[in-house]
Amino acid sequence: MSRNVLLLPGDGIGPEIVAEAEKVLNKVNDQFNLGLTFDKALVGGAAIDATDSPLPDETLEKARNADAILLGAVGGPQWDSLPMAKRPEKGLLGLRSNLQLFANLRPAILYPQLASASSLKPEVVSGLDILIVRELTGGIYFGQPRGVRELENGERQGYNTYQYTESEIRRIGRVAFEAAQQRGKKLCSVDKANVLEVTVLWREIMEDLKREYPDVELSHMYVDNAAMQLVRAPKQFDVIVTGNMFGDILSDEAAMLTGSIGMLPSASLNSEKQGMYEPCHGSAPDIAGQGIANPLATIISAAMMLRYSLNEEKAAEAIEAAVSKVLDQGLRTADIMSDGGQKVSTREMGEAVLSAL
Ligand SMILES: NC(=O)C1=CN([C@@H]2O[C@H](COP(=O)(O)OP(=O)(O)OC[C@H]3O[C@@H](n4cnc5c(N)ncnc54)[C@H](O)[C@@H]3O)[C@@H](O)[C@H]2O)C=CC1
Ligand SMILES: CC(C)CC(=O)C(=O)O
Ligand SMILES: [Mg+2]
Repeated sequence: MSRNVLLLPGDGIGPEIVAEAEKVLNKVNDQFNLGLTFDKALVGGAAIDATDSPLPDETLEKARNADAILLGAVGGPQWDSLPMAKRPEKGLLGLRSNLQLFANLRPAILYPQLASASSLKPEVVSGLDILIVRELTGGIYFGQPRGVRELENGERQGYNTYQYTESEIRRIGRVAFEAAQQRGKKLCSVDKANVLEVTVLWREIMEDLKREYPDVELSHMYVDNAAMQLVRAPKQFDVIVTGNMFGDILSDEAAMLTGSIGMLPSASLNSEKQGMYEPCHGSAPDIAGQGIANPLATIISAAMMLRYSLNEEKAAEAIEAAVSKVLDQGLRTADIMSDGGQKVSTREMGEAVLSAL
């Protein structure tokens, strides 16, 4: 059975890290006889430069027809002055909304080898394994109306709309409850229900769903407290469910508990379990082109792709074991160097994972 994987390298460090993940995927494809075929397309700034659109029709068509997608990152300062609707980030948001990839799973797992790279003391983070379930196709990133308008007094006002329908809350809630059922049976719903009506509804729906999952312990936390608790005592969390923007922010924060934003993978799934997989970080323009970016978040995202969308658990586990092995060997990209391991480039890290496979 042949399955098609679409690679979307994007911008900045995107092509550098996707190149390493591609090699790893090619290797497991041969080793495990997976029958994967690969295609590539443009998205983000690279697509704007070539076609004037951050999400060309051809890319969207290929994405719709792919069995799974692996994306690097989009964006960069050279496109920051474009109007919002034409910026690289719209390419990514367009893929998420067109494919209805509403469930974004961001596992923050500390590899024991990186305990000293974590921003927290080893005793506070050792064994950390949190799953952030972020709603990805709604909330303030997509709400209408939005824009900048001129008021009667001549002053300009920027505005966005934070909105969720009951059904949007319910479907992400179900994903989170089911994940909690398969893990530590604890779900913390993060909101701002002391200020925002939309999250009062969010809380109400989560409480309503709880009745369908009696084995899961549900708690609620305001997002400001959650941000603090994540760096105070992160192991109190098992699964966190939250909206698009809060999840975006909290997952970058959680990344540092695992040592680096370069370690955090993600899966974005729709109801048919079609998925787009990407590291949680962006295009890192400050280090792009230097060959020093950490490719592991992308490589671990490729493992998630094999697990969730392609049903190839053994190949996924092989990649995860290979990542663990290179960390055992003391190989470190610059962002995870704090324990004085051997410094390697993006390519050397990718090659090491290949050898470990
Ligand atoms: N999924 C995506 O495509 C995302 C795109 N972006 C875009 O990326 C651009 C840069 O955004 P920033 O806010 O700077 O966030 P960023 O995540 O690109 O970078 C933040 C910091 O983390 C470092 N970093 C990120 N990934 C790394 C890796 N793999 N290895 C080592 N260090 C790494 C960067 O060097 C930088 O110092 C913007 O245009 C933004 O809109 C931002 C986040 C996600
Ligand atoms: C374009 C942004 C919403 C991307 C981002 O920061 C993310 O998905 O983490
Ligand atoms: Mg983000």
